[in-house]
Amino acid sequence: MADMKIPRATAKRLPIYYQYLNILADAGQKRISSSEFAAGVKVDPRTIRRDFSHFGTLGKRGYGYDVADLLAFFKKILKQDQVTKVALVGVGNLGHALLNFNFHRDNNIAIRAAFDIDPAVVGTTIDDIRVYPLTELQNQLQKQAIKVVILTVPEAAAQTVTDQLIAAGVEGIMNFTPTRINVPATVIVQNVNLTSELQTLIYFLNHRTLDQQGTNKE
Ligand SMILES: NC(=O)c1ccc[n+]([C@@H]2O[C@H](COP(=O)([O-])OP(=O)(O)OC[C@H]3O[C@@H](n4cnc5c(N)ncnc54)[C@H](O)[C@@H]3O)[C@@H](O)[C@H]2O)c1
Repeated sequence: MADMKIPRATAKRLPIYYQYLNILADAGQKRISSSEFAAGVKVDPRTIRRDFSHFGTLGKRGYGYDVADLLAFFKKILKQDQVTKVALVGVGNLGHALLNFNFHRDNNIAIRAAFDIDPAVVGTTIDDIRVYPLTELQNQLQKQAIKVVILTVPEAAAQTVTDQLIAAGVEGIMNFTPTRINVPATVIVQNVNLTSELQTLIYFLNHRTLDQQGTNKE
């Protein structure tokens, strides 16, 4: 997906399309009209057409979308046709919750290792995921060929740990800390901030027009 140069907002909607297509496929639906699809994912039809236009022709006029074809396409685009191994650094409140959430139950994302500096948590296993000391970071990431890391350390440790991740060859960081971490251009950072998500929701609640109601804002 990285070399396709699609807008970030489009990239953020792709998993929504993918998850809905999975629901349709599980229900045995073979085909869906573009208006039904838009209603199902709660995204404006024009936005969907614009998103899909980045990938060439995905539907047929008057026919809509073939569910299996579209699902196979997004599966590949989102790399859900293979398991992506992920590590987590910082096994505190948030880290524990994410380890217990355990992405691989419904996706091809698998947290394979976790790291912390606290002796109380190092050496433990949470939902089959071993917590290693931070000193093992480079060794384990390289040994297990892990390139994606979820960062859930305290704000003060965010940049130091990031520097260690870069030195270990990490290419993607899902950053839950409030710090805007510095990385080289080769590393992609996805910042997750629940406070700003909530602020955005509150903004839309206060600025919505009637035709925006019931539409997702990603
Ligand atoms: N983005 C969000 O929506 C969101 C929500 C909640 C918390 N947070 C952020 O997530 C981070 C974690 O929050 P929390 O409540 O789980 O904190 P926490 O204090 O419960 O956990 C932090 C963990 O990181 C470990 N740690 C500290 N320094 C480390 C280092 N150098 N290397 C490895 N591990 C180290 C600690 O031992 C601890 O286990 C914080 O930065 C917090 O601000 C973000």
